[in-house]
Amino acid sequence: MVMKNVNPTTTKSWKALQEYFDKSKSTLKLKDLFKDQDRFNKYSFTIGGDLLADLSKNLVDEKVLKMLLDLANECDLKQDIEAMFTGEKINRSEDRAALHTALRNFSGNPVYVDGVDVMPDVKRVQAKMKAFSEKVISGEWKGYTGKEITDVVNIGIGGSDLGPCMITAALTPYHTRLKLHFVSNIDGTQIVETLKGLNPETTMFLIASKTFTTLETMTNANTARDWFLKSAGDVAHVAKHFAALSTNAEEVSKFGIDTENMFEFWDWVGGRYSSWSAIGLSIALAIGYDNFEQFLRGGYEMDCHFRNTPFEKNVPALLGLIGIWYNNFYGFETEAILPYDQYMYRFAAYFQQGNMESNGKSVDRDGKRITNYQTGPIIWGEPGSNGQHAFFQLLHQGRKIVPCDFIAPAITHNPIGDHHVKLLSNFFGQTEAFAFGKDRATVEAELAAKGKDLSKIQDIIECQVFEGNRPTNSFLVKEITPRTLGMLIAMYEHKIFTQGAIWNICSFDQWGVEYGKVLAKKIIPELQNDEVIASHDCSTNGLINAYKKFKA
Ligand SMILES: O=P(O)(O)OC[C@H]1O[C@@H](O)[C@@H](O)[C@@H](O)[C@@H]1O
Repeated sequence: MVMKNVNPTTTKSWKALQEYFDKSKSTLKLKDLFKDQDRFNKYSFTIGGDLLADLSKNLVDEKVLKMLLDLANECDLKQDIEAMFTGEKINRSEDRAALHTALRNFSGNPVYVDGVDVMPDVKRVQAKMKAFSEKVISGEWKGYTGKEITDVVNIGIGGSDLGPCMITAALTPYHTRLKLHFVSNIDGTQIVETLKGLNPETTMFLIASKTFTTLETMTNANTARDWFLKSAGDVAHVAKHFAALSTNAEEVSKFGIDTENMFEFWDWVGGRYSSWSAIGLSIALAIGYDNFEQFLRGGYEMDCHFRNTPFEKNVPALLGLIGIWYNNFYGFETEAILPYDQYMYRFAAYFQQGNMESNGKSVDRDGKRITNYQTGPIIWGEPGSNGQHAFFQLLHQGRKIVPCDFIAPAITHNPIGDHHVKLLSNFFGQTEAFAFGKDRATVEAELAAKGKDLSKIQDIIECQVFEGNRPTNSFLVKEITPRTLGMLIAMYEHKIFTQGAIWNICSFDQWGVEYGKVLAKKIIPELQNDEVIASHDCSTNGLINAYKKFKA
């Protein structure tokens, strides 16, 4: 398949969108759009019975939607989607396919990379994960003194940490008897604090690293092994307490982990898309393999929706396109993800990497520097209702507009008192306020009803006005289960894919991060001698030399 690699700004639809934006930016009002009583029905979609995506509170009318859909067609989004699902090497700068969808492919159909079906390997590793996790959970797997494993420490960073950590927390109600811990930071504090409460006889370490060379992970892994061997003594015991999740068998055996205990994945799984692979072993141990499979099935359901649904009803595609409308025409720079579910407290952090590492690029797929349009947004967020008492002030009344995604389950795992009703009433109330605000007449009427003399508080009245017209997406799931969480994650992955395709960038490499890895390695030896350093700019030299003085 020959990809078209279209610069989106050269398309007719982009130009039409720009013209329409210039003409209607001040007149496109949610208040007016909602005069259409059918708007909710037109712009909300239910997927798999349990996930309702309401996109109606967006600054999009039928004309905008039509132009965005034209843009998708002009940029050949459909062809790009097929290229991803069929294993083409769409990650051109690394000459790799991006096939996380194969990890959750339950169609029974083969998926080829370089003419070889990857599905037998995928199924083989999944069977190994199932057998292993069942043994550890049941207690059949014993530590070096014959005791059951009670605690599992996942050591990884970035894509080898954020997903497993977020998903494991989000699915806490499904936990087995095992207690999961996550260590990512090279700051020794994290591993020291984690190991404090653990017993080497009953602790298992999963060393999660695609490359098995990442500085943070290897440093933490070595510290964990030293800690373990201090008690266990014999290196032969490592086999019972260390497993590796990686693509790099050579480095795994150099570290001393038996390849029998290695759960492999492949270069066509991107780090930030790897929770679906062997990197998900911590998830399988946390929730049991059958639940992990439900999680994969949820991802597969979303894949089918994305691949087979016309764009006008295709939720990830629409989310991506509407995001482009905001990012490239309105100039909104950030997006907030706000899960109204405490277990999902790491969800925004997870998609901060998912989105920003994927689409934070300024070179297009032809290797040309992008100069005339924006690419990936800044992603941030916190769970509701906490965020309301922290940063919602700016979201409601600041001069910046931040499109927000609200996510909540209809059914809570913790039905205590009226907490959930109150939580959801905040969700619904906030999205309503963002869209429709509160006008001056309403504020005045409210104050007058309280007996206030309006003539004396003219200066205060305006402070209580909410302009509204601030866009949100609402995602209501029946319940957060392994399956619905899988659906939600895959939905965001495909939104990111849609945007990368239209921006004509490669969403699957991360050269910006690679550079940081090299920089730190160069400086380490300079910190380990007593010489005055002069090899950098004066600020970096100054900092390094001040550090040396402080610690002397
Ligand atoms: O899984 P490993 O290879 O240790 O990489 C961990 C992380 O490293 C970062 O620098 C990024 O490249 C991430 O995408 C990756 O997930």
